Amino acid sequence: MVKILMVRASYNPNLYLSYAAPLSPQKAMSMCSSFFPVQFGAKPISCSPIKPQFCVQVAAFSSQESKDELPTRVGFLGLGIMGSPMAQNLIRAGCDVTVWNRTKSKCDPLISLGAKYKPSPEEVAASCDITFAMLADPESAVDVACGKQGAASGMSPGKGYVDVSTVDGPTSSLISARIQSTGALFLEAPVSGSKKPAEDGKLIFLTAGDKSLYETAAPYLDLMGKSRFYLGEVGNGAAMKLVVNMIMGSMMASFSEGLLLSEKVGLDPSILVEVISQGAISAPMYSMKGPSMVKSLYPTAFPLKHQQKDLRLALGLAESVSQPTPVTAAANELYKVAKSKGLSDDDFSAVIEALKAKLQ
Ligand SMILES: NC(=O)C1=CN([C@@H]2O[C@H](COP(=O)(O)OP(=O)(O)OC[C@H]3O[C@@H](n4cnc5c(N)ncnc54)[C@H](OP(=O)(O)O)[C@@H]3O)[C@@H](O)[C@H]2O)C=CC1
Ligand SMILES: O=CCCC(=O)O
Repeated sequence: MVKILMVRASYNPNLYLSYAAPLSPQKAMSMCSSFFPVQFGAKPISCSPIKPQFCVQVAAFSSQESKDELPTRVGFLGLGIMGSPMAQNLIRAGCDVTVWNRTKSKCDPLISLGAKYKPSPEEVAASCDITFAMLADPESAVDVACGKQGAASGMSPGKGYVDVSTVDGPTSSLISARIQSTGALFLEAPVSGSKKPAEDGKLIFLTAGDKSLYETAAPYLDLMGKSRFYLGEVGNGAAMKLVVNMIMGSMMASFSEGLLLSEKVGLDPSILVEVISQGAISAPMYSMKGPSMVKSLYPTAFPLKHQQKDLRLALGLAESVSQPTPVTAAANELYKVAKSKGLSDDDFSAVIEALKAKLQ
């Protein structure tokens, strides 16, 4: 038996507390593999904090039985801003990952980390037990799942398809029906959290669909996320995600108005950001994006075109149940203006530029 001792020291008490909680084998392994990337397949045999006064954590790992620990072959389709770090976390944790992306070059960094490659979603699905998909929008999610050489063509009983893209309920139901027609299982699992949480394995999964697939997928969701919600039937995860992003899009539009108004009346918008951060409307989003917005910088974490897509889909959801959403409708118009100004691929905080536009 080969034992690997991992020692992680930190003098940050918060960090210690989070690590002191019982770790799942996958989480522990994920942490271990970031220190020992070549030890794929190592199985944690114990994980315990010691010397709390120095916030030191020790995990002992064994290479025995490694094949029993993560036997599943995992596919990952869509390696954009979110998909790449998510797949990377699976690879770093020792999973057997096969990737595909429309633009093949985005597969290369993952292949260098140990991923396998297949030239179509169909071939990925055929060679894997569980396939995750992280695609731009409803059209691409349907195309990759149900189109020619799509994942469904490679699915069969015993396999599972987990769509983590942000789409609307009807799209998710359509994909679910096509996947289930092959005898395979379907789970929708859109995520809350952006580029950095994806890199840090701290996403929030909003899942719905087949419960047994949810349970099978859980260890993999835990490698990519900090929490997961199971919300029942297909469509509920999509709806929860759209409501969250509907609120976020309106918050950002309102924040943009406040920054510009403060400046116009002679206040320093940087101080506004500071004031907000200490009060009841404090939100990590304002503290993270505000300082760049004041400098008219919008480094992309969440592309503006995707935020507008989510507002559009949320408005459709509201329409389907006759729920008035006038604030969201107004915010959506601003994002549309920002898109027309060529800001689609900037961060969604660039919506502030729409308010700087001269009235036509
Ligand atoms: N960025 C964020 O903060 C978050 C995003 N999301 C959601 O996650 C999803 C992905 O977002 P993100 O990674 O940021 O987006 P990106 O735009 O970075 O990536 C989109 C992915 O979809 C692929 N794609 C687009 N169109 C097609 C098509 N027609 N056929 C096949 N593949 C296609 C792209 O392939 P290619 O590389 O070839 O262009 C790429 O892999 C979206 O639904 C978004 O709303 C959810 C939470 C946070
Ligand atoms: O869909 C994108 C969500 C971005 C976030 O939650 O920060």
